[in-house]
Amino acid sequence: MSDAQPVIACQGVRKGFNEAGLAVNVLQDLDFRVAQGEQVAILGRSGSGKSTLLQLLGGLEDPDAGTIEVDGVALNGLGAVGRGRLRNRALGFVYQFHHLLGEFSAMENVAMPLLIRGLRASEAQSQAEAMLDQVGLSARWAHKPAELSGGERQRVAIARALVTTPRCLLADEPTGNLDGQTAESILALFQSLNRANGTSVVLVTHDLDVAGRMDRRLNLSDGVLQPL
Ligand SMILES: Nc1ncnc2c1ncn2[C@@H]1O[C@H](COP(=O)(O)OP(=O)(O)OP(=O)(O)O)[C@@H](O)[C@H]1O
Repeated sequence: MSDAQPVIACQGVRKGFNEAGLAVNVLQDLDFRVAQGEQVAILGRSGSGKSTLLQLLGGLEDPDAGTIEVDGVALNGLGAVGRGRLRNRALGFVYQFHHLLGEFSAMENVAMPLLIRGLRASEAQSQAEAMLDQVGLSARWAHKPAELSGGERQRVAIARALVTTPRCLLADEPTGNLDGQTAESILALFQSLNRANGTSVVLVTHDLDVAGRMDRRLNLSDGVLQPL
């Protein structure tokens, strides 16, 4: 596996923000590779830059310096349309604040990336329903996000991220809002998709037990990732 092309490859990535005239360097010359099929936990204190790193890996923000490749494609050279295509083809994204579309049902939210891929509506719907079933929400498919609990919304976001069978799942605290049993079933789902399809996982978490389920644990501190 180590010889295969990594699904994520970052080199010399730097990212900072300017707040009220104050420069904050969040990531500094960061090198990071994720092999196909590898599951990696990112830990680190609040404000250390974990969400920023995921945003960069998903091409939602640009680094100030360095290169990021996803599934062998350099993000630097891609515009918004190309990045959208690459995300749809290769990545599943679970954001901290879900970003579900409020006017659509749970099923429609999950079916959306499949419709963008060009699947027929009936096929997208049946795959979305099967994925909602896998996250324990088969009875909630017709509900809109505002009619769901926080943990249910989180599971809809997870179903949306997984429905395309991504090469890599990027997940920001995906089990943060869930009770122990539901969290366990979501982690088991990640692991079964990992075994069945070789889906890589990059998971940001504060939970050492969750991190312990991954192949590798990295701590983000002072802008660099170090093995734990
Ligand atoms: N768009 C932005 N503009 C200005 N500063 C930002 C922006 N995004 C992030 N930051 C700053 O970058 C730092 C890292 O934020 P980030 O959200 O990546 O941390 P985190 O490790 O994910 O934190 P948490 O564990 O609390 O979610 C913080 O100091 C934050 O204030």
